[in-house]
Amino acid sequence: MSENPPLLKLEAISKNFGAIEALKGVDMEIRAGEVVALLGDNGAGKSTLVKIISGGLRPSSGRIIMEGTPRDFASPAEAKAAGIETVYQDLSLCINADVVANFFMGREITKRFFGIPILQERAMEAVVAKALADAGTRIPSLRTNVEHLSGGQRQAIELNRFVHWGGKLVLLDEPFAALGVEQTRRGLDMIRQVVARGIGVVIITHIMAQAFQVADRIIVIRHGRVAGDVRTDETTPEQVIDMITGGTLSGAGKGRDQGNSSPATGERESSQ
Ligand SMILES: Nc1ncnc2c1ncn2[C@@H]1O[C@H](COP(=O)(O)OP(=O)(O)OP(=O)(O)O)[C@@H](O)[C@H]1O
Repeated sequence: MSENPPLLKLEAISKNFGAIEALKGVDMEIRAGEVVALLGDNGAGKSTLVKIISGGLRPSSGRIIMEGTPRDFASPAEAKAAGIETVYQDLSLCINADVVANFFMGREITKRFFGIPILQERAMEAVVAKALADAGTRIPSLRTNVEHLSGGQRQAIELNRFVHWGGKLVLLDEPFAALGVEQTRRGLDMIRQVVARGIGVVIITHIMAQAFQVADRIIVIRHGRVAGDVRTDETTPEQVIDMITGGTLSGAGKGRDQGNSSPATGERESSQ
């Protein structure tokens, strides 16, 4: 296999808010074609980390290295220009515009007639139809206003748009919080489809089952540090719960091999 540098590498990232040390020396890597689930208790530092990656916050210290090059994003717009974006459900779509308009948003195809730019609706429609078809996403009509689409369909549009315009790393913060069971399942499938196209995905979720279903790797943040960085096929929900809680829920934190009667497994996290 090639020795490409990771899509994103964080080195000793720390973040202080006054006296609060939200992150304390976080190291991690995310590779293209990989889904990483970020888990951790409330206040562990997940959102702070995601904001640092996506340019919403600057670290107090540490380095962000993207594809081998150190980066210092001063704003979400700068991170976005580099191909890193947080997709917040619904927030980035214009509800009273149709699918095609949302897909292009600021990148419309126009032709000039006597100096006046004219939208090339047919050409734009064809681009969107192909992008969605390639991703296996079905939307009844591309001319439907987004307000009439389901939460899952909206997510599909956002993710496909991200990939289509050259996005490299997408950050999803609790992307299925408002979705039902079936839509969530489709959303998880869709994440696997977009990641197969060579992007990286970081998903924050409180639902353990989702992490195991969609992620290649789970990174646990606890009290601002990386408490675990494991492949999902080499760990168990019990072990991950131990990492999240510091081993306080399943005994002394030593008996991870047994996975016997960990009380928390799946309960707190069980999907709807
Ligand atoms: N803007 C801020 N000013 C001061 N403290 C902050 C700020 N943002 C986060 N913190 C603190 O930093 C710590 C980490 O918070 P963060 O929101 O990153 O955790 P989280 O893991 O995302 O939690 P949750 O799952 O509850 O969203 C917390 O102690 C929080 O109170």
